[in-house]
Amino acid sequence: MLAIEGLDCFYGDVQVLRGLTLSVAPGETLCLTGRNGAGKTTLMKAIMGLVRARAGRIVLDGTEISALPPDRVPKAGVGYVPQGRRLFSELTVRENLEIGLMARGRGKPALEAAIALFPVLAERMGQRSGTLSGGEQQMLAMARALCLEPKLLLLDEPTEGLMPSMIAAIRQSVAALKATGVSVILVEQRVEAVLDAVDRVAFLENGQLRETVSAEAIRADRSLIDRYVGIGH
Ligand SMILES: Nc1ncnc2c1ncn2[C@@H]1O[C@H](COP(=O)(O)OP(=O)(O)OP(=O)(O)O)[C@@H](O)[C@H]1O
Repeated sequence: MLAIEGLDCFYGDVQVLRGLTLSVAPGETLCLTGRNGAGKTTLMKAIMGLVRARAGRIVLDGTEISALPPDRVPKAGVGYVPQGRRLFSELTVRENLEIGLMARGRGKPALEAAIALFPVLAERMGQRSGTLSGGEQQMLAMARALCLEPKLLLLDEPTEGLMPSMIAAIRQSVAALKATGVSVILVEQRVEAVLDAVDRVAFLENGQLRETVSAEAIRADRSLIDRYVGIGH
């Protein structure tokens, strides 16, 4: 459903993505990992059209999204939860979700389906989002992106800054996303924390895709993680 072919991206003269080729199947959850500065966030931005491709292309279900202006990419079916979540902290949970609905979506049924995945939000619809825990904020950001009924959802470091118990909740949320049939690219340095919720892991190094390995193969040989991401992650 998503095909990235020979993608080159630059910031000024500095090349950050180099001939990157990667595909994601319908309903697949892919973990994208690599060291700091490998180019993970840049790839998310390139898919969203926020960083332009200098060579190569990105195709979603037959539409060349890398040729679209950035505001058309969400309408083509890509949802994005950036690093840091970008919620409106003064607004309530309900108001944040309604902003998600304004951009596209079927309205109430989309909102109800999104909340059904995150029951904790249903209990907190009137609460200001800035007062939610970090994990709850991440769930709200995911639910808001789902209100657009994307075919592909990009999650950039959803476990960043969270306590272990909340990381487990995010892992469960990612597993729940799978049941909706949406394809997911999850940027994550802590591969172990999400391994049980993903199908494949793509290792990015210095702007190039080193290898793509099934979660099953990593469970059988965890040293693969250290080889590509380094000890300590
Ligand atoms: N706006 C920018 N202008 C210039 N260089 C940038 C810009 N954003 C990122 N870079 C550089 O591009 C490279 C890739 O950055 P990117 O944020 O994609 O990496 P990352 O793998 O997401 O890293 P991290 O895990 O630290 O978030 C880095 O060397 C970074 O310094």
